[in-house]
Amino acid sequence: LSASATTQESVRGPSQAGPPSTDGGVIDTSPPRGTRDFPPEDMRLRTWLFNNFREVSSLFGFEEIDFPVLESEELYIRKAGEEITQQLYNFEDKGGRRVTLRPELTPSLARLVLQKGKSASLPLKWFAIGQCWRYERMTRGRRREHYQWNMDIIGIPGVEAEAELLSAIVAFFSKLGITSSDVGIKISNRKVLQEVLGRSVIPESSFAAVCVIVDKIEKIPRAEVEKELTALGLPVEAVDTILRALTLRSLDDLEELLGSDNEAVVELKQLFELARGYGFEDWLQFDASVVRGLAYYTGTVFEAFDRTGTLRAICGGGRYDKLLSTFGGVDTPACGFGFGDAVIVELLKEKKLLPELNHEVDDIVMPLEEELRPQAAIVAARLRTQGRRVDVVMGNKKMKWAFKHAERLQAKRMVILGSTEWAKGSVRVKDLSSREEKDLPLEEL
Ligand SMILES: OCc1cccc(Br)n1
Repeated sequence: LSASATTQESVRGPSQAGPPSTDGGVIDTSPPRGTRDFPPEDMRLRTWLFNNFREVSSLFGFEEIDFPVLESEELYIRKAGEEITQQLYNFEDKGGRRVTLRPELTPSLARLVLQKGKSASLPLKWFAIGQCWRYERMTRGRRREHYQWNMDIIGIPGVEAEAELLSAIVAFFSKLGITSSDVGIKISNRKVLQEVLGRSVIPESSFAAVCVIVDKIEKIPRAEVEKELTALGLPVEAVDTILRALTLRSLDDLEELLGSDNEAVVELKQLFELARGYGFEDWLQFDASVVRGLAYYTGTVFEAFDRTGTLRAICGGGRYDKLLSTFGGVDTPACGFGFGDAVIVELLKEKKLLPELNHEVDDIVMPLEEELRPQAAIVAARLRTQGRRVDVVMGNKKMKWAFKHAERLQAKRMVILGSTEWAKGSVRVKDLSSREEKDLPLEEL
C-alpha cells in the first residue's frame, strides 16, 4: 500500500480502507471552488443567524416557503445586462433541459405565486432562506454561493408594504445590537429615473438596462457609466440629466425637480411618514443614486449600508410590480428584499457583536465499565425523555478524559455508572458547578 493509502487507513482503519485514490494521495478535502463548508463552530453561527431571520419573519406574521436550488434557466433570462444573469451556474441536464442553480430567490417566489394562482389569497407574506449561486471566473476570487433571507409581500400596491419590510429589517438589526449609528438605509424610487428618462424621451425598453448601468455608479468610474449609457443610445444631454438627478439627496430637491404630484415624490413622502410612525425614520435617508442592480424593480428601492463605508451593501430590495406578468401571469403588485449571510457577519465582527456560541450539553453519562453500556443507555434515554441534552461517553475512555470533555461542553452534570452503585439501583451524580457529588436512585434522576 502506498504511504497515502496508509494515511487513508489511519483515517478509515485497515478494515474499511477504501480504494486508494487515483493518484495514490488523499482526495482533495477542500469544498468546490467558491463554496464553503460549515464545520460545527461555523454552523453554530449560521444557525444563530438563521434563527434570528426566522424569529423576525415570524414576528411580522410571515410564512416560510422554500423551493428547489435548481430551477429552469428561463426564469432568469433577462436582457438588461445584469451581472446576476450573466453569471448563471447553468448547465444542460441529462434530459437535455436548460437548468441552473438559482442566483436569487425572487423568480422562484414569483413562479410559486403563479402556480398557486387564485388559491393563494392575497396579500401573501412569505419568507425564505436559501442558498444562491453564481458562476464567476475565479479571477476575482469571490464566493460562488451565499445564503439569502428574503421577505416578500405580494398583493399590496401601497408603500405600507415597503414600510413593513423596512421595519422588519430594522427589527433584525436591532435584535443583533446594531443601531442606526452603525447602519443606514438608503431609499429611492425608480420612478425618479422613469420620469427623468421620460423627459429625455428615452424608450421604455431601455429603462431596465439604464437602471442596471446606473446601479454601478459607485462601483465603476463615472466615465464608464456615461460610456455604457451612451452605448445604449442615450443622447449626451440625457446622460448628464440622469446623473445630475441621481445626486439629489433631499425630498424637497426631488419635489422641486419633479413636482409635488409626481408618483415618486408622493410615494417617498408616504414612506417617510410611515417610517416616523414606526419609529425608524432615523435609519432612513433619501438617496436618488440608489437604483439597485436588478432589472425587475419598478418603484421603491432601498439598501442598507454600514456608515463607515467599508463594507458592501448589507441587504437590499424594492418593489417589482411587473415580474409576474413577465412570466405570463397577471400583473400583481409585489415587493421584497434579499439579505445575504456574508456582509452581516463582517459587520458583526467589526462591531464586536458576534455571539459566543459553544456546543453545550446538560449531562455526560459515563459507564465505568463496558458491561454497563446497556445501563448507560437506560439512564441516557430517561434523561433525554426529560428533555435534557445528553452526551454518552463512548470508546472506553477514562474518567480524566470524561471530565475534560464535560468541561469543554460546559456540561451541568456528570452521571457516572459504577457496578456497586448500579447493584443498589443508583448512579453517582456530580454537579459540575457546585462540585457536589451524590448517589441518586435511577427514579430520582
Ligand atoms: O448577490 C450576488 C450573488 C448571487 C449568488 C451568489 C453570490 Br456569492 N452572490
